[in-house]
Formats: sequence, structure tokens, C-alpha cells
Amino acid sequence: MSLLRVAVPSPLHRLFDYLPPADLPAESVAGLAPGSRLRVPFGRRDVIGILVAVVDETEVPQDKLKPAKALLEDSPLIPPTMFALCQWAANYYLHPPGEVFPLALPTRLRGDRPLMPLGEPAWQLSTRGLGLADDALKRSPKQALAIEKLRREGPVSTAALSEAGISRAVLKSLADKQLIKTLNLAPKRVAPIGHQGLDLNTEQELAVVAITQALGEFSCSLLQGVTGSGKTEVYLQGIAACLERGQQALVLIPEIGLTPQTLKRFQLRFNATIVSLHSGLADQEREKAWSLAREGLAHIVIGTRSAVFTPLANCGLVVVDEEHDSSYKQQDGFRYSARDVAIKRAQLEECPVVLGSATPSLESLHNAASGRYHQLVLSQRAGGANLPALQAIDVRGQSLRGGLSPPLEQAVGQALAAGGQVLLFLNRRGYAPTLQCHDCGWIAQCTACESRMTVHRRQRRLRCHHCGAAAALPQQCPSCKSRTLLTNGLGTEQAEETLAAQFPNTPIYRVDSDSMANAGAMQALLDTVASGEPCILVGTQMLSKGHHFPRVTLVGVIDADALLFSADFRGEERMAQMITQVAGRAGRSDDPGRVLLQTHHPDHPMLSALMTQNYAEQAKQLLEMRSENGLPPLGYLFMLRCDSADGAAAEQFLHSVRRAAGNPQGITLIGPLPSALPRRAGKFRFQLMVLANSRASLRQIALALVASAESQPRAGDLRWSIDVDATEVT
Ligand SMILES: Nc1ncnc2c1ncn2[C@@H]1O[C@H](COP(=O)(O)OP(=O)(O)OP(=O)(O)O)[C@@H](O)[C@H]1O
Ligand SMILES: [Zn+2]
Repeated sequence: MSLLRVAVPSPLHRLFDYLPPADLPAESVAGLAPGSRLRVPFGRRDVIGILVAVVDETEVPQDKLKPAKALLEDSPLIPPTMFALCQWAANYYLHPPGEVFPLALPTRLRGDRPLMPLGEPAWQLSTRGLGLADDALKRSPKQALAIEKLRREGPVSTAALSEAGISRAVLKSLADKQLIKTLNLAPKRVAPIGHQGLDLNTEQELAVVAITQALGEFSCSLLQGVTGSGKTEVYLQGIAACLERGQQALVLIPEIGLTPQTLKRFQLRFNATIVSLHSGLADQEREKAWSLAREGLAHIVIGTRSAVFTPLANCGLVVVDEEHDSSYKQQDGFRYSARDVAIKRAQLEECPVVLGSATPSLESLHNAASGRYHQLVLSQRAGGANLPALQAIDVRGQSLRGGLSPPLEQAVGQALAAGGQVLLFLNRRGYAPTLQCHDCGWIAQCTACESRMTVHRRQRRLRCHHCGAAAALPQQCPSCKSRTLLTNGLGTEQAEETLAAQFPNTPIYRVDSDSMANAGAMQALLDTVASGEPCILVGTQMLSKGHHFPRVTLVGVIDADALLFSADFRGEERMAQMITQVAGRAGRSDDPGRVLLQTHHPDHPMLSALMTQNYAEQAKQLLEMRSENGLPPLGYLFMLRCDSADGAAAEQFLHSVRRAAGNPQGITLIGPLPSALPRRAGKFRFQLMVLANSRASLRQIALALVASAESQPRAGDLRWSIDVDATEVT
């Protein structure tokens, strides 16, 4: 007997077996392809699952088997490569498969809605219309015109008919006479045209040749190019070669804020169908873009993290820009790395993948050094600009105005006077990170998290950056009623305010997730900055990524110390990446750039390293340290996390799980320990860190821990999750 094995949206790490739907002929069941949607009963309701396999046997007792209610489509919505990718990802990240497969579908299709047909509504002649005598519509010239047009051109879209002056009313009368009928006009397949690219320098040329020659089979290349070296030009010319072979390209970018800029650059280069996929799209737009990609009609698909699961009919090249960027790692729910999934995807698609960055992750550098990836290097800025010089400013004992020391303030003034633009980096949004009572010492805390509330003065609110909780900004201390409340520390909002007072004649633009919340804001800002007028940009890491600001000559890091002391073993790597990236925004054009870092620790070895070495040299040293400590990428790591309103229960749960795992060889178990943020949104958080000396032993213990976790009894709200290749360990 044939049974259907289905991935059902549920947090359980298993698949569920069903009898075929009653209305499905027995002979067609065996031939069902995986990847189709099924409506199945689950608990007390019906849900939409994905068919994973047709099987002959099940462990479910015969009388417990239920029939699936319906097969939603004959041919699967998830094509074989994406099906295989989801299956791999669920297995690799040990995540419930029912929560992974839906990623290959746009939101609208995760339920039971039918696929929207691509194309547009159109009209064509009916048989009766075809046979109509020439003078039959003499008395209604508009109708005659419509008939003549359809006879001449075949099916014509409603939009084109309306452009030709044929109204809906005319079409309706013709339809009522059964002379014409509607159809859905499929989009035309057009050949993409690439415009002439820039003249490449030698290193770029070598990179493009390597990528072009790699087309047609799987390989992974690391394009390590210093900031402003023209990596995008390399992608563009590599993609041109991919399109010439009649294939599609998938380009991943780290942030939604970069989408319009990237899209524009691609649209200028290619006369082709380019779609972008990101969280800002409405559901219908998203489904359309998804369909164009899946049908092979979109030549280039650009998207953020989750776009790695978009099906492409004929994928010929995958590009992951800024491959080191932390936004590629999903930090809740299904904790995958889009970069790593992209590599697996290229392998399944049998095409090359290019990882590009000025500051590659140590993982990728390690893989390049061991020969697993091809290394392509762009060591110089395109167009001849020099990399900027870095310099520390010792702020000890100096009076700071709006966070700026006198030397930095002076440098800003000079840069502006010389007609340049200035970028000030402060990775803390809001007005101030703390609100304190000057009389009794009370501090505004989040009631749901073990953390302080951030002051947002413009909105007159206190906001928790961990759980999103908000409260009105108090006028007096809730504890002692004093009216003397102080803000401590500096956020972007306050910096913007003080800078405006210091530089009253210069426009100041703040760039953080608060000011850039709506979709067009970033593009509007970029357009303004592109005009070249002197201005000050002050913002968070949003400013540091990928942007090309040719007029910026000075970059100031207001608080380099904030990056210095991290509890995470990746802290130094992150700091080196962040500073190198933000510094890389300076001096990208004719005028040389300068970078000033404010610190209370000018002799800190990490800062000295930044001053004296380039990123590649620093990365090499960091890799050696990781190797000595058996840490990734030289060791293998995952985290088991647990949270609950009952802290003792959460900790106890991880203790039991750990006990069940025993003491396997080659494995270091650390914890359970409270997380760095021990309580968030009312829940206590604990974690167990697992380090292994081989991928195989990591896998073994991970499976054992998951099995143990699933079999533990657990209290109502207790949740646990696994994070394979965790990038955040605090
Ligand atoms: N061969 C070339 N000749 C002249 N200009 C070039 C060439 N290649 C790229 N450029 C220009 O150099 C500038 C920087 O290029 P791009 O933004 O692609 O750099 P990038 O390597 O992506 O930098 P980052 O990593 O800092 O984002 C762009 O204005 C681009 O048009
Ligand atoms: Zn909170």
C-alpha cells in the first residue's frame, strides 16, 4: 500500500504519514513527485504540508492512519533542486523539516491559495469572431476596430487595448455577443542584453576570467577585494557571461537598504528582467517575483537572506556579496546561514558560487587557504584611489562635545571646509542608552528583560532594544519623585542634535534603523549624498556596508571602545571587519581619505593591529589563535538554547539533556550557563555550548542531544532550539 510522508508545519523533528486522499486514483499515487502541497488533518485542524516521499511502510498503526484531504496541485511547486536543498538544510541544521520547506514558497502559497498565473489578462477572437463578416460591425466603429486589431495581432492584453483607445465597455459588448474571449497572456521570453562594462584592471580581469571559465559546474570562489576595488564590476561581468549561456543568476546582498542601490546598478548594466526579493515586498509582488524566477523568466534575482531559497529554473551563477555579514545568519527560529546554504545550493545546481568581501569571514579564509575555495584577489582600489590612513585619537581626559574630542571636531571642520563629506560612525541608536535619577540612582530598566531602556527623546519614549517594549519618557523619578533625570551615554539621535549645534551651516543626516524605517528613505538619502554637497552622515553600521560615497574624505569612529571588549570569541574578527568596512567608505574617489578612531585605550593590541596591519594580516593572526583554542573554523560548534518564564526549569532542562549525552570523546560541553542577556521578554535564557574536533563527532552529539531534548518532559512555555555553526555564543 502506498502512503504519503509529509512535512507538516510543526516544531517536531519528524515527518508524518498519511493515506492518500480518497479522490486520488491509486495508480497515480506511486508516481507523485515530492514537493507538492497537501492538505492534511493535524491535531484538531487541517494544515498544508509538503509531500516528501511516497512510502510502502509506516510505524503508525493501521487504525491510526488518516487520509490526506487533498493534493493541491499535480506538479510540485517546489522543484527538485529546491526540494533537495530544503531537505539538506533541515538535516544539517537539525531543524523540523515542516518549518524548512515553506521557505521555498512565497508567503501566499504557504497556505492553500492557488498559484497566481503569470502574465496579464488579454482578449482574443472566438470562433464566431473569427468568422465574422467584414462589414458586420459597420455601425459600431470602436467594436470593429477592436475586432480588426485582434484579427491582425492575435491575443492582445487588456492594457494594450485600452492604450489603443478600446474601452472595457466596448470589450464587454463584444464579449456579450460571444465574438471575443478572455485569456491569460503569458509573459514573453526575452533575451537579456548586457551593455558594455568598464575596462577592467588586471586583477579584475583575472577574476572575471576565472568566474567565466568556472560556469557550468560547481566550484566556490572567494573574491577578496579591498574596499572600493570594484567587486561589483566583477560580479556584473561574471553575470553577463552567465546570461549569455542562457542561464539565470542569483545575487544575495546583506541588507534591504542596499537593494535599491544594487538593483539600480544592475538595471543600468542589463536590459533584462531583474527581480528583487526582500522583506519589504507585499505578498503579491513577492509571489510574482518568485514565479518569474521559478519559470526562468527573471534573468537576475537579487535578494536578502531568505532569497537563497527562491527556485530558479536554470541557475547558472550564485553571488554572495559581503559574505562575512552577520545578517546572512538567521538568529531565531530556523538558524541557517544563507551563505552556507548558497554554497550547498550551487553544488546542487551544478554552478559556481562567488563569495565576495573586503573582509572575508575567517571561515571562508580558512577554506581558501586549505584549497577548498579558489581565491581571487583585488588588492587595489579601482580607478587608482588609495586606501585611507587610520589614526587613533586618545580621548582620555579630553572634553567631549556630542561625543567628539577637539581633534576630531577640528578634523570634521577641515574636511567640510575643503568641500568634503564626513561620515561619523556610532553603533548605538536612540538618544542615550541609560536614563538615571540624579538624586536616588534609579535606572530605567525593561520590566521584561535584564536590560536598560534606551532613551528616544524625539519620540519621548523609553524603548527596550531587546524586546521592543516601550514606555513614556518619565518626567520625574518613579522611585523618589525627583525631577532631575540624567541621560548617560551617547546614541545617534543625541549625536545628530549636538552636531547640528556645532556645525549649524552643514546638513546632518542620521542613518539608523529608526530614521531609515520606511522603504524609500535610504534611497532618498543616497541621492542627496550623491549630489556631493558637504554634509555630515552620522549613523550605525547601516552606513558602513557596501555604500559608495565618492565625496566622503573623513570617517570618524566616535566610540571605538564599544567594539573592544566583547565576550564573544568572534569579537575581534567583528571589530576588524566593522572598522575596515567603515574606514573603506573614505577616500574612494580623487580626494584622499582619512580615518580617526576615538578611544580610551590607544595601546590596546587590537587597535594597534588595526593601525599597522591590513585586514588579511589580522585575519591570519586571528586564525592562528582560533586554531590554538580549537575554535571555529578550526573546531566545530553548536549551541543548545532554552528559555522559559521559569528559570529553574530552563536550566534543569539543559542539565538533563546534557546528562543524557554522556561524556563523548573529542567533545567539550560548556554549560548550561545563563545567556549574556539572561532574561528577555519575560523569559529566562540558558545555553549549552558544544565544541567538537570534527564535523562527524559534532553531528553525532548533536543528534544525541536533540533526541534527548525531544524526550524530556517539559513545562508549558519552555522552548529549546539548536544552533548549528552558531555565530553568536553569548
Ligand atoms: N575597472 C574599473 N575602472 C574604473 N572604475 C571602476 C572599475 N571597476 C570599478 N570601478 C568603480 O569603482 C567604484 C567602487 O567599486 P565598487 O563599489 O564595486 O567596489 P567594491 O569592491 O564593491 O567596494 P566595497 O567592498 O567597499 O563595497 C565604483 O564607482 C565603480 O564604478
Ligand atoms: Zn525588554
